Amino acid sequence: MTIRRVAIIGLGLIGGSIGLAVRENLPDLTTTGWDADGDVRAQAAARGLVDTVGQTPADAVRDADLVILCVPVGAMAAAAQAIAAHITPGTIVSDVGSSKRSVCEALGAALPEAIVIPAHPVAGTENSGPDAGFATLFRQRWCIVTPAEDTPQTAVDALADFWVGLGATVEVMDARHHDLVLAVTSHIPHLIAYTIVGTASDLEEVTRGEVIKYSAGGFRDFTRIAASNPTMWRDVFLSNRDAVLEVLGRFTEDLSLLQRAIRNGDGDTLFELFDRTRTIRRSIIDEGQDDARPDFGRKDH
Ligand SMILES: NC(=O)c1ccc[n+]([C@@H]2O[C@H](COP(=O)([O-])OP(=O)(O)OC[C@H]3O[C@@H](n4cnc5c(N)ncnc54)[C@H](O)[C@@H]3O)[C@@H](O)[C@H]2O)c1
Ligand SMILES: O=C(O)C(=O)C[C@]1(C(=O)O)C=C[C@@H](O)C=C1
Repeated sequence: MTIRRVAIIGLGLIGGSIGLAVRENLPDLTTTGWDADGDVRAQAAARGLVDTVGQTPADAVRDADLVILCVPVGAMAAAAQAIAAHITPGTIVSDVGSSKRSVCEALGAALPEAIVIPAHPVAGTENSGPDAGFATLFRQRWCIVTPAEDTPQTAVDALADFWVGLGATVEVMDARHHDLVLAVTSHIPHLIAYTIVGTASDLEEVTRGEVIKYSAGGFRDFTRIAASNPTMWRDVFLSNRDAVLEVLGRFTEDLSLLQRAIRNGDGDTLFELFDRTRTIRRSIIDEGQDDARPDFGRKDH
């Protein structure tokens, strides 16, 4: 299967970055796009995120070999329904949603004639919207693809080649396992950041001014994550409920152990954990799991 024409539905951070990355890395491909928000369409056209911004979903997906849905997880079903009547049977329809099980179900139900191959580029920032995208976002990052067992291998290979063309490394995974792994590595960390920033701003004894003034190191990193797109993250937690609750249960137990160690003055328990987690951080950096942000991965970061 050859991909020549790619339609991007949703022209925010991820959709826009795909459009820019295609132009930079796969210049023989044609890109079209559509977004439900007229202001976003105008901004996407002004920035040249895709070759042509359609006025309707039908304009964007007509003759596409690959359609990528780049909308919040909770809007995937609506986006799929909007294109269903306008794609040629056998078109590959993929997505970039941060959770996969609910998206697999929604796309499968809405697009029975398409070849549905859900995917998740594990790359992003706290920013969103059509101004936030950049062409190097996917370089040296993973893209996890979660095809059904009966998906034609030629279509999976074509989608994988597309992502490799944008600079990513592709891994195939079962959707349920994806949701558990990402609950640990992405969803719960975001929940923790949202919680601590909310808690800090609610403390009566510490003023908001002091929180801002003294947020130099660790807390500042949490505020970056806690500035992430509220719509996107609301949808992630609602759609990946089971895996998030399972991991949150384990996390809460571990937090209680630390609470007890602090209360009991048990320095060994604290030191052992902190020593172990420092090793994990160093191995992530040493394995070169770098990203496009210029300061990511600096040993002092
Ligand atoms: N932001 C990240 O770090 C990141 C990383 C990887 C994957 N993702 C996933 O990518 C997807 C998009 O996230 P984003 O960060 O690009 O968000 P974004 O807010 O920057 O862009 C989403 C766009 O989708 C549009 N949209 C919403 N509903 C629509 C619909 N029904 N039809 C057409 N357009 C619609 C919005 O107007 C918006 O422009 C989400 O599913 C998210 O889980 C995000
Ligand atoms: O780097 C960030 O700002 C991100 O939050 C990116 C991040 C992540 O948690 O790693 C966020 C959500 C995605 O689905 C994939 C990537």
